[in-house]
Amino acid sequence: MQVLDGKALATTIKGEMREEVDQIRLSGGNIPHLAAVLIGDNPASESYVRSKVRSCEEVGFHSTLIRRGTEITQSEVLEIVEQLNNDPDIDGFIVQLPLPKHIDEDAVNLAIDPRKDVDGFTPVNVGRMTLGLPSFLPATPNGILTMLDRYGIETSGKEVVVLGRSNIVGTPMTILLSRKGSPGNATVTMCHSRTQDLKFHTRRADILVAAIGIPEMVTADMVKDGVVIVDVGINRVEDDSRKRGYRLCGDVDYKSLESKASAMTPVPGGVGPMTVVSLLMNTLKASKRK
Ligand SMILES: Nc1nc2c(c(=O)[nH]1)N[C@@H](CN(C=O)c1ccc(C(=O)N[C@@H](CCC(=O)O)C(=O)O)cc1)CN2
Repeated sequence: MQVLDGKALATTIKGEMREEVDQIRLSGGNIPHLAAVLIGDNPASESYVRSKVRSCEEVGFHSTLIRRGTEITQSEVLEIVEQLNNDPDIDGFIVQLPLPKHIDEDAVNLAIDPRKDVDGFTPVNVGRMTLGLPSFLPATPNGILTMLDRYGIETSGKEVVVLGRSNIVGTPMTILLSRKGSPGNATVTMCHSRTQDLKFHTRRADILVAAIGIPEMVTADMVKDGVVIVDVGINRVEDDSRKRGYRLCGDVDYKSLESKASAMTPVPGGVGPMTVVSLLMNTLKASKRK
């Protein structure tokens, strides 16, 4: 089985980006500047945002972290978004999700200027993506496309099953893999919590993308021999034997699938690092607008 090593690939791509940024600097061009808004104290979000800021440093981007406590109000969040929309030094920004329960995520998303929406979550970018127009693609699906492309995994004419219908992974993944292009041209089935006879669908998959957030839900009996598995899940499962009190696992039972899959992403070190690299790619693109 081939391990689709997102961590190694992300390091390679960051090296390529570093060279491009060095060239931009030498020619006196605009150095990309990403801002990240982190609200509250969700430990996973803190770690993801740290990783985004660190990755900016690695490739030579400028970055700004805006941190606020859970007590922030809706209008204060919208004010931060407005400031970032109007700040000429910022090429693109993200608001880390999930937001605390009292903040309306949709209202925040709608307030983001699509030209700075390097997460690709605003209606303008989602609409443009759906129509096949130039846009910022959402980071996780785009990271998966980059990974399939760089590992030479053919998607054209393949049966792809996407588990999950979230706005940030399942839905855009389904759209992107079924569109004309490469990677793309696949026959895509989207499954979710109301899908009947899930196994019927998953056993037909040449490529299975698992993004349901249920630890190790996909087991060997659910797939056919030679399947390519992309595991988007990053679940923290309590484990007292670990120093930090939990272990990370995906939506796929990696051990039981190792002997059945032809290729699979690990967790950690698979899709996660590619998500961060895609965000950097979008930020570079946004900075070229100037
Ligand atoms: N505004 C956004 N919020 C969220 C997004 C997003 O794309 N934009 N996606 C996810 C979280 N996410 C990025 O923000 C993300 C998830 C995982 C990783 C990652 O590198 N994971 C590591 C493991 C890290 C760990 O130890 O926990 C891995 O898989 O190797 C990066 C980014 C939800 N919110």
